[in-house]
Amino acid sequence: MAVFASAPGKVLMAGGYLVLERPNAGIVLSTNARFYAIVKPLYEEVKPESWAWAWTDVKLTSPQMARETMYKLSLKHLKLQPVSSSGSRNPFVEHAVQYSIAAAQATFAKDKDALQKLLLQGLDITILGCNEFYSYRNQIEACGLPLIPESLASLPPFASITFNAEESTGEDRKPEVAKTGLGSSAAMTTAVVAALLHYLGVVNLCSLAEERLQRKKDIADLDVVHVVAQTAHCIAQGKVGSGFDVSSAVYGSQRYIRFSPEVLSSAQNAGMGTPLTEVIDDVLKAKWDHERTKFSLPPLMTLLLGEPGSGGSSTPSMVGAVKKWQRSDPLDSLETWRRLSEGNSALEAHLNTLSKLAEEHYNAYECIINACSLLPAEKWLERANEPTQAEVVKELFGARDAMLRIRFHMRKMGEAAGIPIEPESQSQLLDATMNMEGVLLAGIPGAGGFDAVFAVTLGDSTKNVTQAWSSLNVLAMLVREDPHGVSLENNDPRAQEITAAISTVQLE
Ligand SMILES: Nc1ncnc2c1ncn2[C@@H]1O[C@H](COP(=O)(O)OP(=O)(O)OP(=O)(O)O)[C@@H](O)[C@H]1O
Ligand SMILES: C[C@@](O)(CCOP(=O)(O)O)CC(=O)O
Repeated sequence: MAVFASAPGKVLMAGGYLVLERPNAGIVLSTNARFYAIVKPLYEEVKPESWAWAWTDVKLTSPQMARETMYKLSLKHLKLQPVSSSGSRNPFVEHAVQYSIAAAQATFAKDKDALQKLLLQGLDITILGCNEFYSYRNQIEACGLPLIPESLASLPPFASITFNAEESTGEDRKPEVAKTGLGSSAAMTTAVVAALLHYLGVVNLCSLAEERLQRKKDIADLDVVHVVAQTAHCIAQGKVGSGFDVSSAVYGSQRYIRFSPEVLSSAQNAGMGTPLTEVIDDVLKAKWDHERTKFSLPPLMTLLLGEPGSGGSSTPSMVGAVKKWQRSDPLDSLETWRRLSEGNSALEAHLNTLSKLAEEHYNAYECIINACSLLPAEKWLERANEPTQAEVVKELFGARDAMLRIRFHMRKMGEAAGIPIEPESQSQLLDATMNMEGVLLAGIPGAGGFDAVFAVTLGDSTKNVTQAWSSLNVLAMLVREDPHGVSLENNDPRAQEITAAISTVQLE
């Protein structure tokens, strides 16, 4: 039986860089851009003689990259050895496979037969990322289509991925794949881990529909998916990031405080001879101290993403530059971080107060948000007819001010560290966006740079903003906030998406 699982991409609205150090928090929104993993057996039958075999077969297919790799997996050491490949390797999926099987072996240590049989049938894994993870600007322009979301909607689902030109890729330049910055590696790793752990019987995940019916998730199962995915992601990346991307891929939108890096020390020392089953057992039992608090945008607010250029930027080198600046100028960097942290907390507090106001006085809230959605910010207060509405406007201004302060200090940090965290071209776009009717705030997500920018809009103002962006040569994406984390899918996502697709325009 095939298992289909999916995990969402993310937008780190506030907390970039700071979230790398406890106890700073990051505000992360998960999105409707999802990564899918399909796991099924490679062979129908297990040959009787295969019980003694020490190897099994794993096939990994990435149709969007036209890549297919066949591996031999040693069942003792859980090491994947490629035997044939039509492209470069995928360390995220390889580690996801190795650590998921290790977790299954650790779980079923006393009763290995069923697991052994499943593994000997081989694993056929297919991975698919929604178009929103990738930049299609160049193709849209090349096809002569307008820079509007409808052009993106006309692409076939799971379209081919374009690569950035070779001369522009590398350490300080663009990443290999033309990406939008939604965290494809974390969503991909999480989807593969979730599908495999469910397939192997380690966890029992449910679909979104089932989750709604039961009105609860099995958090213990999600915690296992989180630990295995986080471990595989860190080891594949070769560094321990803050982990907000994997956490949101598993649990959805949230306020996140990182785990102490020590929980991963056994995995970082793997390769020193400790069997992977023992390693993952240690990591699963470690004291995971990350904190996750409920957070999502207040009602009648929409997350919008706009692509000003294409191709994105490379995060690891930006983190390195910030760390270097912290070492070289401890006083100034500490002060900038303190102010950034204040700005992040203020933004979070204002948005939470707005959610509370909506809960307690929905009519007044709805009325003033809809009025503000038609006007630029300087006119908002004029439309407040009574004290609750004035309170809502005051909170809207609080959130805007906090965002402006965050942007100011992020720019300062970029200048001091010598990297383009909020480069001039992005500043101009963000200022113009914040002055548009119905825009609450706009910023650069995560580490900043040349990835897509985000805006939070009020009421029905989305259409106006996407049109205004189009005239500024910015492509509004189809990404929206979706607070759901990892889930099981009932069917092959390609079949679902194809029926849902509006039309299919073949890309060159
Ligand atoms: N559909 C896919 N099939 C196979 N590999 C993919 C697919 N999509 C992305 N990848 C691989 O996933 C990795 C993405 O990692 P990378 O760190 O560049 O991006 P990211 O996680 O999206 O980063 P960010 O958080 O900045 O968005 C790359 O190695 C890329 O080749
Ligand atoms: C710079 C950092 O704080 C955020 C990176 O975010 P993004 O991948 O640019 O969305 C790094 C991290 O949290 O791991």
